[in-house]
Order: sequence, then C-alpha cells, then structure tokens
Amino acid sequence: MEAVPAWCCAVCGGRGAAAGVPPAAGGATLVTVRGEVVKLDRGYPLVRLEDGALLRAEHAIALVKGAQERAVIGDEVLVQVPEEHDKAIIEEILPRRCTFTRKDPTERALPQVLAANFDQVIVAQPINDVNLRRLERELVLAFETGAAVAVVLTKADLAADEQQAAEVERQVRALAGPDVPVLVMSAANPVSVEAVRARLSPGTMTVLIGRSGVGKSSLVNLLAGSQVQQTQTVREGDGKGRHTTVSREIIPLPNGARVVDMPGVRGLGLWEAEGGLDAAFADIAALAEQCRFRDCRHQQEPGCAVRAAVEAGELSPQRFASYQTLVQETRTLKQRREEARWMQKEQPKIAKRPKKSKSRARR
Ligand SMILES: Nc1nc2c(ncn2[C@@H]2O[C@H](COP(=O)(O)OP(=O)(O)OP(=O)(O)O)[C@@H](O)[C@H]2O)c(=O)[nH]1
Ligand SMILES: [Zn+2]
Repeated sequence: MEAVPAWCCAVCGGRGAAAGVPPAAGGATLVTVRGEVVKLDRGYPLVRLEDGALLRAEHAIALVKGAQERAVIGDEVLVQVPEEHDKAIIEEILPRRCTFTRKDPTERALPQVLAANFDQVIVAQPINDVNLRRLERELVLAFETGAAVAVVLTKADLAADEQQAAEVERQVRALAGPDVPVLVMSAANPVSVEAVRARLSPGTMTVLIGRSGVGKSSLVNLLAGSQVQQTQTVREGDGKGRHTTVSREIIPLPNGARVVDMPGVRGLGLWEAEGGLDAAFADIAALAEQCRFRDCRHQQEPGCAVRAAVEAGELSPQRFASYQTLVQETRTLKQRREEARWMQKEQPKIAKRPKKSKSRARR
C-alpha cells in the first residue's frame, strides 16, 4: 500500500487531513518539487522553489513526529505544493552536505543544527574587544563543519592604536593557525570590505558567525550593497550587542556568492567536535602523536609529549588549558549521551519488572 502523505490541517483547513489523504476529486492537484530553505524567522520556513518562487512551508507531521526533524537554513527539501494553497509542505529534508551544529542549549544532550550546505564559515570578532577563549570555541565549531574557515576582525577603526591592532591580529593569527586567513576590516574602509568580498566566491555560500554586536549585519549590508539587514548600536556601558538579527536568511550578493548572517548565538556548546578540536588545535594534535600512549589524556601519563611541550615553554599553558576544557566538555557530553541511550534501552525493562507485593515490602 502506498504511504499516505501526512497532511496538515493548517494548510488544508482540515479538508485533506480529516480523511488523511490529499484533497483530490475536483480539489487541488499536488506537485512535489525541490526547494531550498532560504529564511527562518518566527513564521514558517521560507522555501525557494526550483522555479524561483518563494513560498512559506510547513513541516509534514510525519517528519516532525518521531525524529523531531526540522529544516534549517540552507536545507535542500522536497515540498508538496497543493494548487491554490499559499503554503507548501516539507515532506523530506535531503541529506546535508555539511552542518553547523551546537549542543542544544535547552536540552541535556541533544544536537541543534543551525545551518546546512554551506562552503565557508567566517568567524567575526571585534578587534577592540577580542575574546580569544570564545574564538577558540568558535573555531572548533567552524572546523567541525568541514567547510573552509576564515576570521574577520571587525571595527578596526575602534582599535586603540595601530600597535594594539597589530598585536591583536598577531595573537589571532597564532591562535587560528597558518591555514586560516585572518582579515581586518572596518565598515568605514571600503578596501577592507573588498578584501572580505574577495573571499566569497560566486556560487558558494558562507555562514557568518560571531557574538551579537560584532558588526555582522553591517558587513552583510556592505557586501550586499544595500540595507538588507537591520543593525543597531551596541548597548552603552558593556558594549554588548542587542541581538538585533533574529532571523536567519540567505542573502544573495551581487557577485553571485551568498551569505547567511547568523544571529549572535549566545550559547556555543560543543556537540561532536573531535575533528574540530584536532583542526583548531592542530599544534596539540601533532604533539599528541608523539605521546607514549596512543590514548594519552595528557594528564599524569608518563612520556606525554604535550605536557613536555608545556614544561619546555613551547606550548602556552593557557592554550593547553583551553584545549583540556573543550575536550572535557565533549567527554562529559558523550557520557551523558551514553547514559541517556542506556536509560532509553533499559527503562522499558525496569518498568516491566513485577512490583514487590505490599505485604512483602512491609516485612
Ligand atoms: N565603529 C564601528 N562600528 C561598527 C562597525 N561595524 C559595525 N559597527 C556598529 O556596531 C553596532 C552593531 O553592529 P551590527 O552589524 O548590528 O552587529 P551584529 O553582529 O549584526 O549584531 P546582531 O544582529 O545582534 O547579531 C552598530 O551600531 C554598527 O553600526 C565598524 O566597522 N566600526
Ligand atoms: Zn600526552
């Protein structure tokens, strides 16, 4: 028997859903088309269909029921478009080429995918207020996606002086490693904006991440050549952003590249990050190859090349500490996931066990 598509009352006004079948016999005809999720805001995902039409689309019940799957920005989807409906239904999310995934900040041990199918991640940090610890974390998450990684230091005009700017740039370059381009830009300096634009090749998609107020939307507006994203001054006092951008949207640029301005996400908990950690801390990964034990945790083990490098002054203790903290975070998470899996497997068995009778229990 052919599977019945899960129809949504909100779309069909109950007509299709009540019978569990799409409206037929004189009703709307259905077409399944490919599309891409180009905007996520408080409404239904906005999907651009193959023919260029933009349509809001709701998830099919079957999609969200079990696995709780939700389409994210950049997702390729199959949607059913009922004729004469202004809303489509996302029937399937096609396999993702890559994802930007963090730990769901509201759940104990669940992943949260924030974007999919991009080619580059640009991490933005303000040069006048760089947070190196956060940058390390952002780089791990960026590397973990498997996409190309670059760093943009924004607000160059706010650096105390040239010396300070050069020193911050040096620290960031050292931290990011030789393979990561580091660009310094200011919204007021068109040449510096052009240098960022040069990194966004036609036909590619870039995800822009960074805490609120670093100037991501300002940069996107400059790249797009128009006010496509709202911006707002940072708060007086702590200079923090106001989380102005609340939606995620793919912005097409005049040169054929595309960019997603990710709202300044507060929590950046690591999810699976082994590859990201090895790439973001390539110096430590290389040292670890020399440790006596393959599974060395660089704690008390004899013959640990990483600790030896710290003792010899070749590896900064602070960098080693950051690495240890992030590794520990992923280990704790892994343990929680295993516990959750065990509970899921064992809970039904525990529930099935016969209860002790009251009389025995009293004895
Ligand atoms: N001085 C200076 N200010 C800048 C620069 N770029 C952005 N700003 C200002 O910084 C403030 C925040 O910029 P946004 O572009 O809104 O920051 P955002 O990262 O998009 O913030 P969210 O949307 O909250 O994630 C605005 O007042 C901008 O005008 C810059 O290069 N120099
Ligand atoms: Zn070791």
